[in-house]
Amino acid sequence: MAQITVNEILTLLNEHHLLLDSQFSSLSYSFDQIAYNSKLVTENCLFFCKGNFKAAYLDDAQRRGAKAYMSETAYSNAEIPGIIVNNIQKAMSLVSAAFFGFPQNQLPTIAYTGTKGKTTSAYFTKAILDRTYQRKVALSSTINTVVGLEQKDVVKSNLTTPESLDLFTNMHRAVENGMNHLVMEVSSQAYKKNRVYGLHYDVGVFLNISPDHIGRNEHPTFADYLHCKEQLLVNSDTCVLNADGTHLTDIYYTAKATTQPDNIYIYGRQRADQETDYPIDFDYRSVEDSLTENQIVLTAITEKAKRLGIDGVYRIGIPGDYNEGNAVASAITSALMGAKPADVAYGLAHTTVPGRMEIYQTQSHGTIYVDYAHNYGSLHSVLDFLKKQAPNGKVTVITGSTGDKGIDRREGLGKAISESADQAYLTTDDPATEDPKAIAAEIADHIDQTRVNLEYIADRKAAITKAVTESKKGDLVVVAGKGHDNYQKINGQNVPYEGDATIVQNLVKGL
Ligand SMILES: CC(=O)N[C@H]1[C@@H](OP(=O)(O)OP(=O)(O)OC[C@H]2O[C@@H](n3ccc(=O)[nH]c3=O)[C@H](O)[C@@H]2O)O[C@H](CO)[C@@H](O)[C@@H]1O[C@H](C)C(=O)N[C@@H](C)C(=O)N[C@H](CCC(=O)O)C(=O)O
Ligand SMILES: Nc1ncnc2c1ncn2[C@@H]1O[C@H](COP(=O)(O)OP(=O)(O)OP(=O)(O)O)[C@@H](O)[C@H]1O
Repeated sequence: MAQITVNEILTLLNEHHLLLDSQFSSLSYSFDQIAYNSKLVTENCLFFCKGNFKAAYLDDAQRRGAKAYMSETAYSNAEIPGIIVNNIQKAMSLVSAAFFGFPQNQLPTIAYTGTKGKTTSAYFTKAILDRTYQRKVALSSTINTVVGLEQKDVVKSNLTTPESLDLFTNMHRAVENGMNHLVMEVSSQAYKKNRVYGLHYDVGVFLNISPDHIGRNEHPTFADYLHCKEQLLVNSDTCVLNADGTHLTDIYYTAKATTQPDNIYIYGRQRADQETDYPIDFDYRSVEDSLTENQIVLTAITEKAKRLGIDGVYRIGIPGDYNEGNAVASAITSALMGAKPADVAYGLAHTTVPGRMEIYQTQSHGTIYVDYAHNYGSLHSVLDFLKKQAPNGKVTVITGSTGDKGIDRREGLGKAISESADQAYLTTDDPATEDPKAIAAEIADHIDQTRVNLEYIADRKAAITKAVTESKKGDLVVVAGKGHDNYQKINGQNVPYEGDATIVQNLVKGL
C-alpha cells in the first residue's frame, strides 16, 4: 500500500528548496492517502490546496478525514496542521511520486510533445511496443489512459497530461498491473503548471511547434510556449527531434545542453537540398501516399542509427503525408525500447486513432474523413494532402472553432480553407459562451469567397448531412475539429452530441 511519512515529505521538500514552514510535530506520522480534491478525501489523508482554491474546500477536506494540508498559504482557521511551501504544484508532483514509491523507476517511459501529432505518435508507439511486450504498455494520451490489460483499466482522459497526483496514481496502477512501459503525451501546459515536475523520461520526442495555445489561461507568448515544450528534452535521457520542423536550432541546443549528441536522434524527410547544421540520423521518403494509407522507405544514415536495425519499407495504416513523420518518430522510439522491425511493421500498419483521419467510404458519393484538425497547422496539413489526392474531385470541409479560447485559430482555419478547400460549411464547435455564428463570421473573414463556396449551418449534424449527401464520387469531405468528442461545450456545460464519426457512419450506410 502506498504511504509516506512526514519526515520523508519534509526531507524531499527541503532538498528541492520548497519548504517554508511545517506545523507538524510528529516526523514519524504516516499518511495513507493524498488528494487535491476535497471530495475525494478519506481518512488519514494529506490534502493539497492548489489552483483556484477556496477555504471552504479545506473545511470540507477536514470533515472527510484530512490530517494535514499542504499549501502556499497558511489557513489560520484550519484545525489540522499545515505544511507551507513556495510552489504547491512542484511540491505536489514530488510528494505524489514519493507517495507511490517513484513508479517511473519501474516503467521506462517514452514522452511526446509537439503542437501536432502527439496522440497519433503515442498510438503508433503503443501499437508497436504492444507487439514487443505482449500488450504490457501503459498509455497516457488525450483520448484514453491505459493502466492495465482489463477493460476497467482503460478510461477516457480529461487532459492531455493529467495533474501530477493523477499521473503518478496511474503509473502506480500500471506497475501494479504488471505493465512494463509507458507511452505518454506531455503538453506545454503540463510544464507551465508543473504537472510533470521531477519526472524524467527514457526517451523524449519533440515532434514540431507552430503557434497555438497562446492567450488567456494558456501561454502569454510563443517564446513561453516553446520554452515549456523544450523542458521535455531537458528531462529526457535520449532525445528524438524532427529536422523538418521550425526552430530546430533552438530545440537542438536545448537537447544538447543536457544530453550527449550520441543520445540525440534526428529524423527528416529525404530532400535533395538537405542541409542542416546537425547530423540527420534517419531519413525517409514516401513510396506511396494514397487516400487510405502510406508507404515509406526508412533509411538509417549514421552508425548509431544503423545499430537500431530498422531500415526498411513500412506501410502506415493512417493516411496523410504528415503521418509519415509521426510514424518515423514512433519507429525510432520503439526501437530504442527494444522493438524489432517486424513489431514496427505490424504496429504502423495496424494503428487506428479515434477521430484522427478516420475513413468512411461510400458507393456512389465521396470519401469522408473525420479528423481532429482544429488549427492552421493541422487543417492545412489535412486539406493540402487531400487536395493533392483529388485532382478531379471537390474538397469540402465542415468546421467551426471553439469559443472563449484559441481566438487566433479562427484566422488560421480560414487561411487553411482558402488555400486548399473548394467548399466549406461553417458550423458549431464548442462555442462556450460565444455565438457560433459570430465565430463562423470571423473564420469567413479569412476565406477567399471568390474561389471557395461557403455556407453557414449552425446545426453541426445538418451541416455534415448536407456535405456528405451532396458529395459526388471522387469528392473528399473532411469533418474537422471535434475528432472523437461526443459533446459540445456550451455555456459551461458539456452538452451531449452524437459525435462526428457516428453521424457519418449512419449517413454512409445508404450511400
Ligand atoms: C488553467 C489550468 O491549468 N487549470 C487546471 C487546474 O485547475 P485548478 O487547479 O485551478 O483547479 P480548479 O478546478 O479551479 O479548483 C481548484 C482546486 O480546488 C479543488 N476543489 C474544487 C472543488 C471542491 O469541491 N473541492 C476541491 O478541493 C480542485 O480539486 C482544485 O485542486 O487543475 C485542474 C486539475 O487539478 C485542471 O483540470 C485544470 O485544467 C483546465 C480544466 C484545463 O482545461 N486546462 C487546459 C488549458 C490544459 O491543461 N490543456 C492541456 C492541453 C493543451 C496543450 O497542449 O498545451 C492539457 O494537458 O490537457
Ligand atoms: N505531424 C503533424 N503535422 C501536422 N498536422 C498533424 C500532424 N499529426 C497530426 N496532425 C493533424 O493534427 C490533428 C491532431 O493530431 P493528434 O491528435 O495526433 O495531435 P496532438 O498533438 O495530440 O493534438 P492536440 O494537442 O490538439 O490534442 C490530426 O487530426 C491531424 O489533422
